[in-house]
Amino acid sequence: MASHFDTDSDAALLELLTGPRSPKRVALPRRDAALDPLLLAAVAASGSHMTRNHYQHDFFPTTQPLTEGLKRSGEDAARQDRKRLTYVSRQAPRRNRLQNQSPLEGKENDLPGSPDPLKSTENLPPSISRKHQHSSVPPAVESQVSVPVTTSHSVPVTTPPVEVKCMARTRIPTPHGPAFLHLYHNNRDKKEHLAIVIDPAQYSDHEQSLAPPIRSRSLDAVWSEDETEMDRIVRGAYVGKLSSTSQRASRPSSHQPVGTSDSIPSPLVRIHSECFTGETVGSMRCDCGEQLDEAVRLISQPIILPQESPASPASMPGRGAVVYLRQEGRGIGLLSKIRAYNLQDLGHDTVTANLMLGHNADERSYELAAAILRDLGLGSEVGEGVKLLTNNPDKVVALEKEGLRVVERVPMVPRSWRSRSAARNGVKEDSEGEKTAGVTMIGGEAVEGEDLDKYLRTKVLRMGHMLPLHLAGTNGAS
Ligand SMILES: Nc1nc2c(ncn2[C@@H]2O[C@H](COP(=O)(O)OP(=O)(O)OP(=O)(O)O)[C@@H](O)[C@H]2O)c(=O)[nH]1
Repeated sequence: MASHFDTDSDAALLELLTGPRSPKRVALPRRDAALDPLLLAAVAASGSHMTRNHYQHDFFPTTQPLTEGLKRSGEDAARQDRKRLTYVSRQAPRRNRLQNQSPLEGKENDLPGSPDPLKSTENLPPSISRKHQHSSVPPAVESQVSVPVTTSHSVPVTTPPVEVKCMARTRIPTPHGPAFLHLYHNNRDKKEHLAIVIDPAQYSDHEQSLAPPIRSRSLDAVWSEDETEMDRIVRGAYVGKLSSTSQRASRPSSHQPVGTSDSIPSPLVRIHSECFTGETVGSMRCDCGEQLDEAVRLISQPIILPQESPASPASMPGRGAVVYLRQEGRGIGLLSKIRAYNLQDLGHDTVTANLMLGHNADERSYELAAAILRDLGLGSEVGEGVKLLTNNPDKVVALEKEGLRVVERVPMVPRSWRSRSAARNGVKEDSEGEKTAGVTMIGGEAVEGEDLDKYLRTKVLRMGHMLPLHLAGTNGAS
């Protein structure tokens, strides 16, 4: 059979179709942009929401290593100089940024008004190594960072007086007895802070209380002329126990704060800060879940009354409140707290871990707590003083600064310390009712663990918490 490729032209055509392409590629020198355009765009687009964790700190020196080709060319000494560029942050120090922050903005991790919530995935951890480990940046460079940022927040913001409003209230049965949960809005942040009010006398339609009911004035107020009785009841402005047969809306004037007779002990109050890990996950890195539970338990205990006459009652139902503030991680937010835990696993304590992340040891504030207590008629000039359940001296000082009357500080001894100390003294600890062993959450019992010991010890030794370490049973050597 005759070949179809017997002519030169056929062979040339075949070569054209199947042979190596021509013209042959000329290797062009690599275009190595001085700065990554994507990084540039990110920085240019950055607004007030950009944090130290974003690109700005990691911008210099260049993120791209100089290629061998570039080095060989030797054509551009200036490019080589990029290697020597020092670390320059475009952010003011954190304390300046916090001062200039609008009060309505939350913590930096909240990314307020961020057009893209997923931006938070770019919220990379700051380079710990730079500051605290094998630093490649000399400390002097770090002190250059105080370049003020020109943002809309540079204008000092005048903070309006704090205002809170109880938006809703409902009955919550707890292992320790009934409570009323109050949800508050405020003009300082966008968070829903809470108050757990324990006042079972109020819960009963019949019980005659010796002390004024603990009620929210903003909840009991009339919100609008159009408001119906049912509107009020649904938002929690009712008296007694709500049921299908009992529906009595409260009246605004009925519960102004009043003082009590000296024979009635002041109510117990705790200001508690949110701890997702301790209260929801049951983390044994801290005692927060236990403290919340213990506070509700202690407040719910019947109050023993001084026996003024044989006819006077020996006790009255426990009463008080836990103000639950959404200041996770002592105010640094859950994201930073999770990072702090990893630093703690590397051997740092809770205070140092916060500092390494650029936070203060404690970033909480208590104005909102004071406003909520005032709304509940607790601790204010005209109302009752409060007994504050805490080991933290800062809380007492902060509330007093807000004009609240703290008549006594009641310590919170960790359950594990109590049971250890009881065991040492050969005393059988009161089991405080049936509880599930091994959890730190609501209804839990004393738990022990190395992390918890370390945390409690740091609270005493580094944060000034007022607890005698010998109770830990380790002479502080845990
Ligand atoms: N940053 C950080 N926060 C933590 C850590 N462990 C617990 N927290 C937070 O600490 C807050 C509770 O504060 P504590 O210092 O335990 O106690 P306190 O409220 O100051 O003092 P007390 O009234 O005596 O309980 C909660 O917001 C927890 O989320 C931690 O390791 N790091």
